[in-house]
Amino acid sequence: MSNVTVCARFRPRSSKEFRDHNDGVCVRGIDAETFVFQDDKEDELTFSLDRVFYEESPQAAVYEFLALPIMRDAVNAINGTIITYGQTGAGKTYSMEGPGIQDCDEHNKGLLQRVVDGMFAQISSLQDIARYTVKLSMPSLSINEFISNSLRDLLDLSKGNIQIKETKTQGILLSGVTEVPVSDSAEALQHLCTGLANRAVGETQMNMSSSRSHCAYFLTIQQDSVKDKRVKTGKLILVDLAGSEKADKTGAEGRVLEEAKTINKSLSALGNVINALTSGSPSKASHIPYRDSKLTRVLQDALGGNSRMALLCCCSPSTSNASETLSTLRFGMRAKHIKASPRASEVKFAKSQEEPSSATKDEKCGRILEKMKERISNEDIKMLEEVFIHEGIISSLDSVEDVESAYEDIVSKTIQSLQQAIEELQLKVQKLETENKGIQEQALRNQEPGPVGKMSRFISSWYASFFTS
Ligand SMILES: Nc1ncnc2c1ncn2[C@@H]1O[C@H](COP(=O)(O)OP(=O)(O)OP(=O)(O)O)[C@@H](O)[C@H]1O
Repeated sequence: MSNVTVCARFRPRSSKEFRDHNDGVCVRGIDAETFVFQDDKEDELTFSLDRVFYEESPQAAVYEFLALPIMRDAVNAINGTIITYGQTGAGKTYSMEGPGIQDCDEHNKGLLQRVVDGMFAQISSLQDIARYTVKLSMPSLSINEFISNSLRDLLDLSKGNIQIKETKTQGILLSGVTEVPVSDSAEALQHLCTGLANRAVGETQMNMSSSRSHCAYFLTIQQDSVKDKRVKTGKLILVDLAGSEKADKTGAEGRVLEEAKTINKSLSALGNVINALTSGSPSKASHIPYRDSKLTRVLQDALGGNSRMALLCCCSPSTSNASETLSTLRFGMRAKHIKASPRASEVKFAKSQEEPSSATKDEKCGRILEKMKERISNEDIKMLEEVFIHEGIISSLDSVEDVESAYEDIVSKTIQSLQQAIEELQLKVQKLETENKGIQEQALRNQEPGPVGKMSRFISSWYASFFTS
């Protein structure tokens, strides 16, 4: 099985699809993993994924296969990400939240409520082993021409634009995002409702309650071991992506059309990252364009990093949406080849036993970074910015925080490679010293005279003593 669990979910046909397209269906199920898809030209393609959920598949089945193992791991400090992807109106929000986050019965609950319920149930079964603290945050990448591509805080709308930072030890961080502590499912649900009420909603002809933003739910689960004060943290991210759509098909105009373009652009950036992660030889470190969009930057750790990932490809079964469904499925097939390396988070100790070494190393790097910043000239800065753009590290200089974090990224990588070069040089020096010693010893041995030499040395010393005496 791949590092990424990829499933497809076909929703029931909408009344519009029934009405307009004469019952046409582009998918025929074979079994729980395989189905046959009929494209626009009526060619048949067979797809095999980790699991396929057909229209009658209950929400519980999706949760149990796709999300439960990742939730369990997150409670054990292994980061996980669950993403719903697909065309607008394909069932992403239904899968994530059910028909409504608050007022839905047990049967209809989405992944979000089930993950929260399951997580608190697991935590309560582990009370004797560890004390758990759970925090929730809800950043939303709003696709709105007025708040252009900004990362908003759905739990505190007064926070304008959340900055994305990257640290060596914690990876991607959303600086200043509101993190509310939640102690049970009811409390978490209450905050989720507040956040979702703040989520931007636009309208298109395609789907009257289409969500025009990528929304992420971050659950940070910290465990303090009762026995030995060890602290471990797992991060669980659920992402409900905005839907891709063909503008001509939805009839979107003006602001909604601009939003659709921005959404498609950020989803293409996601596709480009996945393509870069899955193509080329693994030994050749290729450039992954995480910085091309805020979406890919926020998901950087989840994509090919230290995180387990599950992708739910939400699809319409209608022939009228066959081309969109095919592109969703192709995206899923591509994502299956991502190689992630999930591992448990680093263990830290509660303050009294904190290990000083790693903090000191980071502080040292920070000091070096500051010194380098002071010394760098304006001309060098301009040149670096040109290189950043040329190399695709940033797409424009408009985003100050992108440029800043590109500098930090590059400088910290440079420091790392310089440190590595120093270590390599030290090894070389050691080796040369050993070789040198060997050569000197050999030279000494070579100076040792043989029998003829000994005789001539004796004669010359005898001769000298004879004439001087
Ligand atoms: N598995 C399902 N069972 C029953 N109804 C579903 C299912 N999936 C989706 N629906 C219904 O289809 C409609 C569109 O679904 P949803 O809003 O989840 O789409 P979406 O992919 O989130 O769209 P957007 O990207 O535009 O937000 C909704 O009315 C939803 O209730």
